Amino acid sequence: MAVGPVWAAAGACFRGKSDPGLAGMAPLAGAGAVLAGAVAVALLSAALVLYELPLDAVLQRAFSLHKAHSIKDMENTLQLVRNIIPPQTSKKHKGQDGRIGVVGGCQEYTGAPYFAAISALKVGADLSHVFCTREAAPVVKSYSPELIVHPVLDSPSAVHHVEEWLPRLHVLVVGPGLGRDDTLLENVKGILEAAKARDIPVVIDADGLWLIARHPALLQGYRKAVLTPNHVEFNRLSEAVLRDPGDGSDREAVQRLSQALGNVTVVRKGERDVISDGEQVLECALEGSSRRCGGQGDLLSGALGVLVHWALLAGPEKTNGSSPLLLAAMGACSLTRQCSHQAFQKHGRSTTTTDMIAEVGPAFHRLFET
Ligand SMILES: NC(=O)C1=CN([C@@H]2O[C@H](COP(=O)(O)OP(=O)(O)OC[C@H]3O[C@@H](n4cnc5c(N)ncnc54)[C@H](OP(=O)(O)O)[C@@H]3O)[C@@H](O)[C@H]2O)[C@@H](O)CC1
Ligand SMILES: Nc1ncnc2c1ncn2[C@@H]1O[C@H](COP(=O)(O)OP(=O)(O)OP(=O)(O)O)[C@@H](O)[C@H]1O
Ligand SMILES: [Mg+2]
Repeated sequence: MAVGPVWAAAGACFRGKSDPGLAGMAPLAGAGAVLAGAVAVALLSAALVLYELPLDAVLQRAFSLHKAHSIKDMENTLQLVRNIIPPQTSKKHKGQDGRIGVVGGCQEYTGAPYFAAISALKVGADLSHVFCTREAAPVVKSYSPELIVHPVLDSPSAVHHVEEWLPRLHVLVVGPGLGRDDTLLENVKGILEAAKARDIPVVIDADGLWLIARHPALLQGYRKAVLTPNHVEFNRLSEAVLRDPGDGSDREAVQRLSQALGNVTVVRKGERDVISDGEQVLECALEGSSRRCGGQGDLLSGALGVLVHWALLAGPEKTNGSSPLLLAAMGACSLTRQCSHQAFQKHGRSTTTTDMIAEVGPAFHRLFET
C-alpha cells in the first residue's frame, strides 16, 4: 500500500484505519518544518482518497486529539530513529549490522528467548545467539535453524563460556525466559559484570529485572544499560531501588527510577510506553492492539538490542545530539506496537507473538523506510 508520502510528510495521524494512530510521542528537541495548513488539507484529502475514511474521523485524529506540535515532535523523533538505521550496501561483511546475544531460556521458558533472538534477526541483525540451559537448547534450536544456541547457562563455567563470546557480540539482551533459579541468576551476575568490563551494551528484561531488583548495584550508573520493565516489573524495581516510590505521574516515576539507578535508560511498557534516561522523558503511544498475548515484550527486547547497537554506532551527527539509547527505545516501542497493530488487523483475537514477528519486516518498512 502506498502510504509513504502521506506518512512521511504529515505523520501517522493522517493514516487510514489499517494504519496506526500516533499520539503522545513527546518530545525530543530538534528542528523540523511546521506543516502549512494548505499542505495539511491536501494531505488529508490524499488520506481520504487512499483509505476512504470519514472526514470527521481523520480531522479528529489529526487535529483535535493531537496538537500540531506533538505531531511535529513525533515526526522529528522518528526521523532521528530513521537516521540511525545503517544503510544496506554490498560493501559490508556478515556481522557488521549486529551480533546479538540473548541470555535466557530454561526448562519452563523456551519461547521467550526464541522470540527475542529471532526478532533481532528480523529487524536486521546478522547473527543472533542464545545462551540458555542445557535442557532448553535443543528446544530453542528446533524452533529455528537461524539461531546459534549455546547450552551453557547452567554449567559451572557458564560465565567463562559466555565471556569467550563477548568480544564477538555487540549487545546482550538479558532475561527473556531466564527463570529465577538462584544458580542461574548467580551466573548471570557474572555475565553482566563481564559485559560491563568490556563496555558492551545490555538490555535487561523479564527475570533479568528480577535480578536487578535484588542487586541494583549491578547496573548502577552503567550508561549502556536499558531496562524494559512491564507494569509488575516496574513496581518491583521501584520498590527495591527507591524504597518509597512516592506519588506522581508515570513520567515522573520512570524518570525517578532512571535517576536513582544512575541514569540507566528505563522503558516502562504499558498502554503508553514511557522512556527516560533521567534527563528526558519520551512517550510512545503509537496504536498497537488490544491483544495482550505473552511474548510481545520479548519481541521488543530483541528489537531493542539491534537498535541499541545501531544507535551507538551512528554517532552524534546522526542523532542530532539526542541520547542514542532513547532513540533506540523509541524505535523498538514503535516497531513492537506497529507489529501488534498489523498482526491484529489480520488475525484479530487469534493474534499471537509469532504473527507479530511475521510483521516485523513490513512494520519496519512502513515506519522507518517510507
Ligand atoms: N512463551 C514464553 O516462553 C514466554 C515466557 N515468558 C517468560 O516468563 C517469565 C516470567 O515473566 P512474566 O512477565 O510472566 O512475569 P511474572 O513476574 O511471572 O508476572 C506474571 C504476572 O504478573 C501479572 N502481570 C503481568 N503484567 C501485568 C500488567 N501489565 N498489569 C498487571 N499485572 C500484570 C499477572 O498477574 P495475575 O494477573 O496473574 O495476577 C501475571 O500473571 C520470564 O522469564 C518471561 O521472559 C514471557 O516472556 C511470556 C512468553
Ligand atoms: N495496555 C496496553 N495497550 C497497548 N499496548 C500495550 C499495553 N500494554 C502493553 N502494551 C505493549 O505491548 C508490548 C509488550 O508489553 P508488555 O507489558 O506486554 O510486556 P511483557 O509483559 O514484558 O511481555 P511478555 O509477555 O513478552 O513478557 C509493548 O510494546 C507495549 O507497548
Ligand atoms: Mg516480559
